[in-house]
Amino acid sequence: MSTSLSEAYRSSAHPIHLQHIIPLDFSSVRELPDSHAWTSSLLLDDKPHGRRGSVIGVGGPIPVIDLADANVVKLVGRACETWGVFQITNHGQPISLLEAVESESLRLFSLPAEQKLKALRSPDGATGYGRARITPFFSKLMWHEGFTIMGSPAEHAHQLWPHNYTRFCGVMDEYQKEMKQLSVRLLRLILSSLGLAREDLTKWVGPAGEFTQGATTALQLNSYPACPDPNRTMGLAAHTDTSMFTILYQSNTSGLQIFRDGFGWVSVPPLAGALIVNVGDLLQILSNARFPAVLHRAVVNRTNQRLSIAYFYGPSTETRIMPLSKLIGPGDPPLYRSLTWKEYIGIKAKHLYRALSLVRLQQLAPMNGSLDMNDQ
Ligand SMILES: O=C(O)CCC(=O)C(=O)O
Ligand SMILES: [Fe+2]
Repeated sequence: MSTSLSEAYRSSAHPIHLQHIIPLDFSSVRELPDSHAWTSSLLLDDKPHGRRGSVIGVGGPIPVIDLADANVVKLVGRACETWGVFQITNHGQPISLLEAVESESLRLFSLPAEQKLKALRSPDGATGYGRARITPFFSKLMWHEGFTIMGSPAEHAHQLWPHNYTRFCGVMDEYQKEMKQLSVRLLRLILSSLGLAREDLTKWVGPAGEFTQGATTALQLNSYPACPDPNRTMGLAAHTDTSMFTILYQSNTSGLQIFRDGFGWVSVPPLAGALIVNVGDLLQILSNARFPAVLHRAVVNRTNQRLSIAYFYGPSTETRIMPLSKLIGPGDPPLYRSLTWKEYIGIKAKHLYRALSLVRLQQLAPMNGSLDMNDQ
């Protein structure tokens, strides 16, 4: 499973050089180096087509959904349609597990730079330590280091801690197992909110369902060190996720911002014990653009290192993806062509912002940041 996802990334045509992979040794830097200094126009325009002057809101409006709410399906559908992001409570994940995944991530990123480099992602690989995958698309580097896990992290963990890697692996395995179960639950809610009947749900998310059998998942640990000049750099540049959806744990330091037309960049405030769900590209295709993938980015701050843990959920790489037939009718033509998930991952790896528009069949009216952005 994870091998085929790695293969999908490997076949991407973007030539990757080591400078796209090796993070800065942030512990030794006292000033923002030029390599990481984003010009003001780049910062404002990092959502390419630059909607200058966008306001940064204080995050109040992002929906918080109690998964035990009797109206949960409606609430999830509404949140996907409007914001493309929501926080969930009552999700069943013990706080001790969230804390453990955070503290193991901190233990990893606190290792000396030369130790972390032993687990460096290879130029054609998908897992291990390194910069954000979107790095080659930008002229400036991001104030970020990451570690990607697909399946068992044992091989890289062994390189980091030759004699003591089982704790890290145990926590990451457990977290991925729990996230997978939560993903299936979320998928049922999301598909129900699109009007799929019980028998359709079984087809897609039952024990042998098309979207659950052999799912491709990835766990991304992100670290954004405290930065001497946070307003002139970017933690993670604006992007949409190449997933059905992403479940993000951002701990207690703010930094995630999402873009919505009419609102500009809006912070998603940390909420103790909550998890964030982001709509990804695949859900935009399946929902025939009813649930647009949310454009988001991470900003950094002067005083605190920030960690976030992202779990990306998608179907098996061979799955054919296209707008759900239930949503197509005489007045609702399909907006995207049919393709395999693997093919889409390859297009995204090569074209980033243009990927969704490249698989689009019809012209769309701009709706949310991501659609607009993909028009460029
Ligand atoms: O750190 C964050 O809040 C966002 C991380 C993210 O967008 C990603 O890993 O794709
Ligand atoms: Fe993301």
